[in-house]
Amino acid sequence: MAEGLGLQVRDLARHFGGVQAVRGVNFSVLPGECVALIGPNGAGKSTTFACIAGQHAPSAGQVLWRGQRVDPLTPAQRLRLGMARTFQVAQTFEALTVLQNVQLLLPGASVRNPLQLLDTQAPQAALALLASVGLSEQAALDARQLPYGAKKRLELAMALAGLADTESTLLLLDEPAAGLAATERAALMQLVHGLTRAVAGRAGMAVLYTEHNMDAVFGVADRVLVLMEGRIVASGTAAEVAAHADVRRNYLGQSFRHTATPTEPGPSSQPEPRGIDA
Ligand SMILES: Nc1ncnc2c1ncn2[C@@H]1O[C@H](COP(=O)(O)OP(=O)(O)OP(=O)(O)O)[C@@H](O)[C@H]1O
Repeated sequence: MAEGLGLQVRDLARHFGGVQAVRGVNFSVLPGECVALIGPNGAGKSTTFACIAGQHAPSAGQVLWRGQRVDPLTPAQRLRLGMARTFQVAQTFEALTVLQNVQLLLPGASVRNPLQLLDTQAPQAALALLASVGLSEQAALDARQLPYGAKKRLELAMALAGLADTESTLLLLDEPAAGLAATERAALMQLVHGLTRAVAGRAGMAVLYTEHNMDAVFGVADRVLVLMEGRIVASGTAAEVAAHADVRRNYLGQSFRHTATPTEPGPSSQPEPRGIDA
C-alpha cells in the first residue's frame, strides 16, 4: 500500500498502571476511506484514539501520518500536519456566535485577543465551512442556542477549520452520532462520509471514528475494525464484520442484522450488552 499517504498505527500499546488498555494494535486508514472502530465498553477505543490524536503517549508502538512518525508530537503539532479530532461531548464556545466559533479555529486566529480578531478573521472561509455542514442560517446565533444535533455539526465545522490550509487530512471523530435522534444521526453520518470524497480539486479526507450506535457504522463505514480487550479481533467490510462469528457471539449479538443504508435504522441498532466471555 502507499505507506506515505495515510494513517498507520503500528503495534500500538498503552497501559495505565496494571491495566492493559491497548495491546498491540495495527491498522491503517487511507485518504478517501471512512473507517469505524467499534467494540464493547472498555475495549480500548478511546485510548487508541487518544494515542493517535496525541492526548495519550503510547506505551509502545508507533503512529505515522503520511509516512512521518507523529507519536512524539503534541496535539497542536499534529493538527498542523492535518490531523484533527472531535470529542464524545460536543465542545463549543457557548457565548460566541456559531460563526465566531469557526473563525476562532481557522489557521492564524489568535486566542490572545480573539474578539478583536474575530471581526476580521476570514468570515467567508468560516461561512463556507458552515455551509458545508448545513449551518449557514444559524451563523449569527450564539452556540448555546443550538440544539444538540446542530452543535455536533458545528463541532465538525470547527475541526475542519483547524485543517483549512493542510493539503491532506485525517478526521478523528469520537462517537459523532452520540445523543442524536435517528434522522439527525443519518444526516450527520452522510455528511461525514461525504468528507471522504474528493471534490473541487481537494483530496478526500481519511476519516476514523468510534461509535456505539450501529446505525452509524453499518451502511456508513467503508471498513469496520472491531476492538475487544485491547486487540483488533476482526476487520473488514460491514457485511464481513456483521457475519463474523466471534463478533456476533461476543459483541453484536446473534439477533443483529446489518442494514444497508444509514437512513434505515436497523431492528437492533445497539449491540446486545454482554462481556466478551459470554
Ligand atoms: N486514564 C485512565 N486511567 C486508568 N485506566 C484507564 C484510563 N483510561 C482508560 N482506562 C482503562 O483502559 C481500558 C480501556 O478504556 P477505553 O476508555 O479506551 O475503552 P473504550 O473502548 O473507549 O470504552 P467506552 O466505549 O466505554 O468509551 C478500560 O479498562 C479503562 O478503565
